[in-house]
Amino acid sequence: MSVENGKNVLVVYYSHDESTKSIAESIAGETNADLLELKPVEKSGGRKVKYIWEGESVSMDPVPDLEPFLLDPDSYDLIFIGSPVWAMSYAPPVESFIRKTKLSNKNIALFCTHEGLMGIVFQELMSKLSENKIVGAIDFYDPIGSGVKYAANASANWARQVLKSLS
Ligand SMILES: Cc1cc2nc3c(=O)[nH]c(=O)nc-3n(C[C@H](O)[C@H](O)[C@H](O)COP(=O)(O)O)c2cc1C
Repeated sequence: MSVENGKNVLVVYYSHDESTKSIAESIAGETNADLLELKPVEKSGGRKVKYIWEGESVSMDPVPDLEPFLLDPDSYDLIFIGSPVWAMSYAPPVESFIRKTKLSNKNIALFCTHEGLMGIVFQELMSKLSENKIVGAIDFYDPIGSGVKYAANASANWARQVLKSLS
């Protein structure tokens, strides 16, 4: 674990098609953070919901089991949490993360990627994480389609500001 600006920083994210991953990596690079990718465990049978977006459909348990974490999210001072928007909300693995970790008294910054229909993703996340201090929230419209470099710079600048605001 490394310390940046006096804070241990973690970037947690789920990504199905790499967009959110690209943002997570630029935030982590900028803030010298550890990265935790949320990976749902594929189970046969079980509860499944079909999430559909423009011809793409993904079947997933709304609260999927996750692969074990190799680090302890509770030991970080600042946690960036990122998700693609699915069905106007955040993706199921992020719900699993929230339930599993039951975070409180953390500085949390939220980011999401989407294709124009964000819904109330941040309001929902803020309400689920209400025992924490939300120190920032930013969304990116189709970061890969609209220019990876632009999104990487914008997310890095934002992450730097968030970190600076805590010192
Ligand atoms: C199952 C599914 C549902 C989606 N639902 C929405 C949505 O409600 N609103 C929206 O703007 N984009 C939606 N999208 C598009 C993704 O949010 C967008 O492509 C995002 O950047 C993908 O991030 P990722 O590459 O990290 O998975 C959906 C994509 C998928 C696969």
